[in-house]
Amino acid sequence: VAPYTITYFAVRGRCGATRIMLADQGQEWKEIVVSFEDWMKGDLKKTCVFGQLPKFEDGGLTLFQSNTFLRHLGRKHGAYGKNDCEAAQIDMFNDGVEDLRTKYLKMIYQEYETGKDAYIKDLPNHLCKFEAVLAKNKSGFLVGDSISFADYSLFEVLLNHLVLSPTCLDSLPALKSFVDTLSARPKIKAFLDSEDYKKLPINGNGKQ
Ligand SMILES: N[C@@H](CCC(=O)N[C@@H](CSC(=S)NCCc1ccccc1)C(=O)NCC(=O)O)C(=O)O
Repeated sequence: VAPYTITYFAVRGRCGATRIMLADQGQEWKEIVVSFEDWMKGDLKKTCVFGQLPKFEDGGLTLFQSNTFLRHLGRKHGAYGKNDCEAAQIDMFNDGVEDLRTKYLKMIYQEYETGKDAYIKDLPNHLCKFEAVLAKNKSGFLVGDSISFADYSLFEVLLNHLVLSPTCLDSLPALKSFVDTLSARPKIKAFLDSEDYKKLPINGNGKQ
């Protein structure tokens, strides 16, 4: 029985990084897909701690908050650094990825038509911060010498930005190499090639 269950809408959205991490870590999981119609009835929403999805179950443990899923899986699968110092840096970079993801989602859901071009124009100012971190750390990961949940989070947000702006990494070689290296990891490659991944839209409003 797969210990992990994701309950979410039929989107990659805020579960993209978690699914990539689960796949790369060789884990299986169950997906419970909630339609917007069922969600609007309100019964499931009432049971959600913050009234929102995604929900993540690990056996009897029920979690909400997508970044919490990543940290939990990081602890369980040795992807949270080798000491508290590295763990703190991994938290810091994941928080930085969350800032970028939040800006992206605001543009996608609230100002796509009017704000997409300005967002893409401003994007290098945000991506250059992660470029500098990866250029400095010779391991090819954000922190230390092995992959962490923050790497999966950054990787997934970069994949989404490459759909929005296919040239956004052209002048950022460390990020380009990071995406190419993670994309080539056998379990990630298999997952990104799978129908389960390809059939889901990135976002819930058909914009990307
Ligand atoms: N901090 C939370 C945020 C969770 C969240 O925003 N959930 C959204 C869905 S995830 C997302 S990217 N929301 C953006 C817009 C959207 C709404 C509804 C469906 C799909 C996307 C949700 O449940 N909306 C429905 C509701 O609040 O009643 C997390 O990181 O998990």
